[in-house]
Amino acid sequence: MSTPAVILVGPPGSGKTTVGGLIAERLGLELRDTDADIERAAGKPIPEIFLEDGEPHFRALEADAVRRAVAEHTGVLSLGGGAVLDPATRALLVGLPVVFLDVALAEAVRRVGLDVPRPLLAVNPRQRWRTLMEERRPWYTEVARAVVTTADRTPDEVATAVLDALERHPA
Ligand SMILES: Nc1ncnc2c1ncn2[C@@H]1O[C@H](COP(=O)(O)OP(=O)(O)OP(=O)(O)O)[C@@H](O)[C@H]1O
Ligand SMILES: O=C(O)C1=C[C@@H](O)[C@@H](O)[C@H](O)C1
Ligand SMILES: [Mg+2]
Repeated sequence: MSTPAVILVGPPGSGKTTVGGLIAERLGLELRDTDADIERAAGKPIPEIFLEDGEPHFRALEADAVRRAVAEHTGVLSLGGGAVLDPATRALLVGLPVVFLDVALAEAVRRVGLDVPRPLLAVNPRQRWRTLMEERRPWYTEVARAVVTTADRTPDEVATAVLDALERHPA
């Protein structure tokens, strides 16, 4: 079975899409993003899925989208920020070249703001951010072959650090 060359996980604002794009460019590969896959399949944006169908439905679509992308995609894969909440998804990621892009709460808020249309941050965003980061950190760490800090690094420097980390930690 062929699997992605690089899989990026991390909270919103960690840089999965930005850094994923840079890595894909350098390796001459495609970038695939499970959030985009879900939106395409559902025919509506993620905030609308949350609002109209609820978070559990979104998580089921997400688990399915990750399973499909891991089986099909051989380029760079960026997962939604909450994909690691699902135990089957975590099991699927074991042994794959997964990198956790780590970002501190204050920096993530600086990057994506408090008022962007991210459904989970709709109510009491600062507190939600804190809870979300604390609750997920162990899952991001568990699935990752390497952790790359993004603090004080440009997206280009983060891309280099991801590729270096994967070279140091081959399968
Ligand atoms: N290392 C970095 N330094 C400074 N800004 C960054 C860095 N990485 C990403 N950014 C900026 O942070 C914002 C969010 O980045 P991006 O959309 O890539 O995050 P994401 O992890 O894909 O978020 P989401 O989970 O919401 O899809 C963008 O404006 C991007 O330019
Ligand atoms: O952190 C999360 O739970 C989410 C992050 C985004 O990538 C989207 O998958 C969605 O907005 C949920
Ligand atoms: Mg993204």
